[in-house]
Amino acid sequence: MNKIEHIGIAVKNLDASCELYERLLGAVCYKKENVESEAVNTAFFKTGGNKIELLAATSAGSAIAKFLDKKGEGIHHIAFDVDDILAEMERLKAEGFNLLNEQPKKGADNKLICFVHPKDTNGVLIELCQDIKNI
Ligand SMILES: CC[C@@H](C(=O)O)C(=O)SCCNC(=O)CCNC(=O)[C@H](O)C(C)(C)COP(=O)(O)OP(=O)(O)OC[C@H]1O[C@@H](n2cnc3c(N)ncnc32)[C@H](O)[C@@H]1OP(=O)(O)O
Ligand SMILES: [Co+2]
Repeated sequence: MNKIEHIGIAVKNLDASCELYERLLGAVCYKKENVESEAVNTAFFKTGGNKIELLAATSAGSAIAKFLDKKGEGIHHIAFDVDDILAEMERLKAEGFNLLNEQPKKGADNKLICFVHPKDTNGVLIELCQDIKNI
């Protein structure tokens, strides 16, 4: 795995949190994107070489809605950049990790993604990300 690609933060109100993070980071949100397959609206920030992904639920059944209900707003996942997501998925499976999707799926910001179950990773949801332009 390579560097942290982004940190995902679950929020209740995307517009209010966007305004808050603009003030906090002194940076403007560079992209907002709806990802229907994950039932989320996202907003992205770059600061000091780091990337923050704010996530708000668009339906009660979404992973973000369930997380907000159980734990409230806060860090939801850590995403790592990978060069070859299929190879990394195979490596992790061989190491005994449970992947939450069998095949890479389309994420936000032009990425292919896969999640590792937080029960296998000390309670932290891990996302793998491969840039679509590197395929
Ligand atoms: C925008 C697209 C994309 C990107 O491009 O970056 C994203 O980031 S999408 C982000 C949202 N999508 C996902 O999170 C998909 C992967 N997640 C899942 O498949 C599920 O959320 C889950 C992790 C399998 C949990 O689902 P489920 O078992 O149905 O939910 P429960 O509420 O019953 O939780 C069970 C258990 O897991 C704990 N949990 C849930 N989410 C997290 C989390 N983010 N981090 C740590 N732990 C988490 C939850 O607390 C429960 O624990 P116990 O109560 O101890 O059993
Ligand atoms: Co993410």
